[in-house]
Amino acid sequence: MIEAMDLTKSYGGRPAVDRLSFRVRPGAVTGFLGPNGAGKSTTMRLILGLDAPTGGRVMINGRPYGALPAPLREVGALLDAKAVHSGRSAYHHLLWLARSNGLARRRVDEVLERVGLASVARKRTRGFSLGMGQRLGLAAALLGDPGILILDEPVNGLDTEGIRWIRTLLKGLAAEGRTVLLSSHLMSEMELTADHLIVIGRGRLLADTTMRDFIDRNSRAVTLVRTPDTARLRTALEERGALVHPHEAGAWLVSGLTAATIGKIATEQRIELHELAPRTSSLEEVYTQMTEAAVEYRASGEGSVPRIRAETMS
Ligand SMILES: Nc1ncnc2c1ncn2[C@@H]1O[C@H](COP(=O)(O)OP(=O)(O)OP(=O)(O)O)[C@@H](O)[C@H]1O
Repeated sequence: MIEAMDLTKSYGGRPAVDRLSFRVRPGAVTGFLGPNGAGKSTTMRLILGLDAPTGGRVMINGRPYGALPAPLREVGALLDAKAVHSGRSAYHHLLWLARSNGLARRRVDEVLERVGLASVARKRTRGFSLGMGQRLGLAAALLGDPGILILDEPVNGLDTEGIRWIRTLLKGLAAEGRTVLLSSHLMSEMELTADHLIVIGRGRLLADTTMRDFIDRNSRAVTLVRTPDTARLRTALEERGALVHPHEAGAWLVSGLTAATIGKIATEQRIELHELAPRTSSLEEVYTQMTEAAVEYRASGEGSVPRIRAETMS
C-alpha cells in the first residue's frame, strides 16, 4: 500500500505537486495519469525518497521509503530504463544490484527468465534495443520480489508485442496481490491494463476512482447512427432537441436522445436505419475532455475556478 497525505513539492516557490492525497492499493494495477508537467514523475520520486517533500508525507506500507529496512524487497521501481552501465552485461548489472542489496544470486536468473532476457543475459547492455532496456529495467524492479511496483512509462517506445507483454506481466503481478502504480501517456493501453485510476492536473488530484467509474461518470451518452436518408433523420432528431454531428464513413453521432428514442423516431417517420449503436466513450475521449478543462484552468491564471473540480470522484 502506498499512501500520500497532503503531499506537496515546490520548485522555486511553484508547486509541482500540490496537497496530493491518495492510496494505491494491492491487488490492482493503478494507472497514474496527467498531462505533461502535471507532477507524475515528481510524485513517483517523492514516493521513492529520491526527493524530499516540501509538505505532507508519503508512506510505503506505513513507513517513509527511507525508513524501510530492505527497500528493494518492498518496492521495485522503473523510472528511467536508460540508467544502466552500458559496459556491463544484463546479468552483471543485476548481480551487482542483488549483491549491494543483500539479495540471493538465484534471483538474478529468476528475473532474467521472467522478463525474457535469459538468452541475452551475458551480452553487454550497450547493444540492447529500447525494448530490451525496458525489460532489463523491469527485471531490476522485480529483483527483490517486492510487493509494490512503481513504473514510469514502462511501455515507452515499445512495439506492439512488447506492449502486450508488459500488459500481461503487470496484470499477472497485480493478480498475485501486488500493488502496481503505472504511468503512461498511451491511453488505449492504460484502458486495457489498469483497474483503478489516479488522475492529476497541475499537481492536484482530479480523480481517484475505478477505470469503469471514471469512464461511466465522464462519458457523454452518444449513439452512432447510419442511414441512407440523412437529411430527414437529422431534421426529425433535431426537432426533438438532439445534437447531430457527422462521424466517419457516412455515420452520424447523436447526443441528447437515447438509442431507443432515436429508433422510435426513425420508425414513426419510416426512415430506414442501417446502424443504431449506443457508444461508450473510450478512456482517451474522457481523459482528453477532462484534461482540456485542466489546461483551460492553467491558461486562465492562478485565481480562476477550474471547470473540473479538484477532488476525488470515488
Ligand atoms: N528538479 C526540478 N526542478 C525544477 N522544476 C522541476 C523539477 N522537476 C520537475 N519540475 C517541474 O515540476 C512540474 C512537474 O513535472 P513532472 O516531471 O513531475 O511532470 P510529469 O507529470 O511527470 O510530466 P511528463 O508527463 O512530461 O513526464 C513541471 O512543471 C516541471 O517543470
